[in-house]
Amino acid sequence: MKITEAYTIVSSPGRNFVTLKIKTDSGLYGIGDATLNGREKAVVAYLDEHVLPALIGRDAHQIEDIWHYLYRGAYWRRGPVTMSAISAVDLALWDIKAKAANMPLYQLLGGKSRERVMTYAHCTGQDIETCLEEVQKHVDLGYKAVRVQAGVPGIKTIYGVAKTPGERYEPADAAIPAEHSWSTEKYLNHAPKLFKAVRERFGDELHVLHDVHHRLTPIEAARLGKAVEPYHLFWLEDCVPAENQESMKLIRQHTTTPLAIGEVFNSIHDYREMIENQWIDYIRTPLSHGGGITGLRRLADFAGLYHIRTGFHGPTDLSPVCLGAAVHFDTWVPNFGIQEHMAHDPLTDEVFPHDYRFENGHFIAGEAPGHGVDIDEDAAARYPYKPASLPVNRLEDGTLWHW
Ligand SMILES: O=C(O)C(=O)C[C@H](O)[C@H](O)CO
Ligand SMILES: [Mg+2]
Repeated sequence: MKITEAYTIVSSPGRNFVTLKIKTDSGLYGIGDATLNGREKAVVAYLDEHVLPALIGRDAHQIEDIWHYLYRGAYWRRGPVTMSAISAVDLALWDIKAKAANMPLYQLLGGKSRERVMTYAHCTGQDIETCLEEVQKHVDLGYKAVRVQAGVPGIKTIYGVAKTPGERYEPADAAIPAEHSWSTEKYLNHAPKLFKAVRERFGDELHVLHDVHHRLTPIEAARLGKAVEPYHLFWLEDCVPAENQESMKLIRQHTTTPLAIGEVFNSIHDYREMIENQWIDYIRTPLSHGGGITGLRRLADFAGLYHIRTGFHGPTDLSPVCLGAAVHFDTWVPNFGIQEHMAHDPLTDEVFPHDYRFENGHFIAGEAPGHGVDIDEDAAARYPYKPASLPVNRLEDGTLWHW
């Protein structure tokens, strides 16, 4: 089955997405997500200029060979732009292979390990009380797991919290990055109060998650992990920027709070020491940044040897194509933990028809052949790209910090 055509579709139905479509001489086509928030056009150029011309004429069934052709063959390995491009190709090829087999993707991966996959929702508020109201709304919708983020007195704009109540949270809100400010001291003093309030109001059974978004040093993260142990979080996410993998060792030595990391990692090598030493509990890399099904299958199997489970990234800046494929992967993967879910804008859902569905706190994979997500190209054309960057963060003295 030869690849005859491959092209990128850039569209902004509610926010920017880059989608790859690969067509074959069999009439079957596959769809991949190539979105890298705030750096979309870099992936488009990488695909259009360097990858797609080299795919024409290749056998769409040779997924493993094409993966290595793009990874080893580029000479320049890894990195988010390269790996997002490889991921999009890989997702589209798995979509084609599953369609050719007339099977939903989870069947091709090895069949169901579970009927449904637990997902967590984002609950945010300017203050603790508003956040608790959001938790209540999501509990009423059936969620068994919630991520809680609340404003911190004295910090003007904070990660995860919409600027005005009721507004959708979208961090990529300006063509030139907005500048936020950060105080570790104020955050560390306030954060445990949020978890205490959630446990007091909702009891012990609800799974509670929190994202530190890379802002602490290892010893500060250790202090937070220890302080929140009584509230038994499901996980504490990205508590430090972990390019130095050994950072996680120090945190681990001090706390039993489970640790999730890796939404900005794109290769198994970014995790190797953390996994082999069991310094973490959940891997976060999404299918669209970590080399697609081929890359994440290897990583998940490796993590499974060390009792580490999956908890894939699932914000609105990954398209329904990535989420749909993730629901299939989650349905199969033996060491599944949880799936993030940040509801897409209705315009996004209009452009990306899909057959995964949400039911009582879980996603259920559809039965359509492939990953079950398509793109309506006419609808996509109605929403042109809008330049949008993620913010930068500064400490109160002006030092550029981690956002
Ligand atoms: O969903 C999360 O856990 C995030 O941290 C979301 C990120 O800020 C977002 O994907 C950046 O583009
Ligand atoms: Mg995160």
